[in-house]
Amino acid sequence: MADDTLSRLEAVIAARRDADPDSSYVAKLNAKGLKKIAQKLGEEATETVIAALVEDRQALVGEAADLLFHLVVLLNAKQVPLAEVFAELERREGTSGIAEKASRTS
Ligand SMILES: N=c1c2ncn([C@@H]3O[C@H](COP(=O)(O)OP(=O)(O)OP(=O)(O)O)[C@@H](O)[C@H]3O)c2ncn1[C@@H]1O[C@H](COP(=O)(O)O)[C@@H](O)[C@H]1O
Repeated sequence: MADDTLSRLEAVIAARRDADPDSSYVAKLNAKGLKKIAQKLGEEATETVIAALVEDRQALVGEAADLLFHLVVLLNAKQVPLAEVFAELERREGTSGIAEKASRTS
């Protein structure tokens, strides 16, 4: 299940966070701080958009994986468990997007 893959990734990221930055990309990114993590997420989002517009399917898959990975790194750095995000998505299940937007602005 997709949730399982992301949850395993979350556990690996949590375990690697305080590793040696010379041997771990997750540790290297965390050592650089939240601003750098957020910047990387923004870059990966832009690369995903570009892939969707002008690159091939395989490039889009790769960029989407980079995007999800960096999103999980950011959530972990902010101590937001993926379970909380999944719960929010589940709460929205069955409601229309229009109704969901209205509930957030009222
Ligand atoms: N899924 C990923 C993953 N996806 C992308 N990346 C890294 O994200 C980086 C993004 O590429 P860029 O060229 O944009 O970045 P960069 O030039 O290396 O970095 P900057 O100099 O810009 O900071 C690359 O270094 C990729 O290797 C990942 N690094 C790690 N993981 C997972 O995290 C686990 C732990 O990794 P380590 O922390 O390295 O042990 C791995 O086993 C994987 O499961």
